Amino acid sequence: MFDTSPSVEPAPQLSLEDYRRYGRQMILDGFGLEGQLKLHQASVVIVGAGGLGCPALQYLAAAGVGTIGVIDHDVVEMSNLQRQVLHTEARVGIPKALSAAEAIRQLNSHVKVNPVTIALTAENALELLAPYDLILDCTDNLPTRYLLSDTAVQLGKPLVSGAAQQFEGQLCTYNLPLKDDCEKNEEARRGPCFRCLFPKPPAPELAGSCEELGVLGAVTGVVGNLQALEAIKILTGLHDGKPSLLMFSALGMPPFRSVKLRAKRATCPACGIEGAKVGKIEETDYVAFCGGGRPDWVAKGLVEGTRDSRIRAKELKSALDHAERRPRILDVRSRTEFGICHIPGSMNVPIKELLANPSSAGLGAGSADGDELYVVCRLGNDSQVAVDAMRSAGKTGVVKDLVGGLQAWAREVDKSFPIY
Ligand SMILES: Nc1ncnc2c1ncn2[C@@H]1O[C@H](COP(=O)(O)OP(=O)(O)OP(=O)(O)O)[C@@H](O)[C@H]1O
Ligand SMILES: [Zn+2]
Repeated sequence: MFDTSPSVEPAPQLSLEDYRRYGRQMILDGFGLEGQLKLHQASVVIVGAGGLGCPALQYLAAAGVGTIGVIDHDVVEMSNLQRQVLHTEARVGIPKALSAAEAIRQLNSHVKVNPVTIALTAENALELLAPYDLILDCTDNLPTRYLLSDTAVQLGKPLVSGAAQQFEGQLCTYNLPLKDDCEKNEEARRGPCFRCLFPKPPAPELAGSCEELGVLGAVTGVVGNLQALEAIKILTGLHDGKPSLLMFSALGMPPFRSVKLRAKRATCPACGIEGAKVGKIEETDYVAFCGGGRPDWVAKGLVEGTRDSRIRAKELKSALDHAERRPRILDVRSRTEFGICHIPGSMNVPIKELLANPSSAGLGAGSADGDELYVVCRLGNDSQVAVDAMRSAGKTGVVKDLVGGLQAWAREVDKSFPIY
């Protein structure tokens, strides 16, 4: 008797629609049907649905990654739309993870999206990231970067990390599976982790945010796209398995530079061959490790004991309206920001120049040393630094900084003053 049952063929996993949809990438050498199936079966989690996360999500979803997790605790704001291209005017106020998930569903309804609207923390990181094959770091702060790196090492997953600020960007994949198979030890067959490169975090004041320093949307677009590309290369086997750090400078020539990374550090406390020395992730205080967060009282209210060196927006307005001799306002933002908007009659000495010579700051033409002086900036951080420096340099009399900066001025005093 002949066996007439059909030979056992693997069930086709792509629909006819999929062939049409993904054909342009499937015909690429080295990609093929196999590459598309790998993407379909893959799961990627994106932490941060902001400037980097949006373009990364968009290209991963469009390329047909089967399952995508989106973790972000923040809500969409108008100031995000300049670069966070999955969000829309209609979704301002909605959690970013939900807004991004909605955009992905509209782009590719076959992708399974798992939005998470809480922050990734030391307590939940292992659980939230464990179900995924690959992690994208699209966040904007050091504690989360260390947390993600330690978690990726512990879970044995590649971490594609992006960063962008002003005109510059960086891309690096940590814990990358190496293609060099001469190494026998499984641990040694991974590239370095974030701690290997940056064992100690930089001082918090050196790590500015996009809110403070600015960023061009197309720059986050470049880096976010590179993260998606890197993920696709790793998932489909197109990656050369050689860890490198790519630096992008929109104004540079050439705009891209890349350095090959050394092997992981044997003494790395997270991934070193000599054994992990970092404590349990759940019990680690990443914010403290990075020097503590920015004090959140800075823009939110007066601190006990500093009342005599700070003024609220409404009090400043009344001082300007009623004082016999109009108080002077010293604006310590950059000249570019001063050019965007300022309180009429204010002087501009950018914080860097002021710190270089704090004793002469605030003495514009026609002013006397005893005049009241109010120092302003955008958010109320640099103005405090300026007042401290001026006082330490011997400045006496009334010298106060505006709590909450010009944003507070716009909210509380002059609704026509631009918030940016
Ligand atoms: N631990 C974390 N868990 C989840 N999401 C995070 C975490 N840390 C940062 N993020 C998110 O990463 C994203 C970073 O993106 P980006 O810096 O472009 O946005 P932003 O913080 O809204 O910008 P801006 O600084 O202009 O307000 C933010 O949406 C932020 O909420
Ligand atoms: Zn390491």
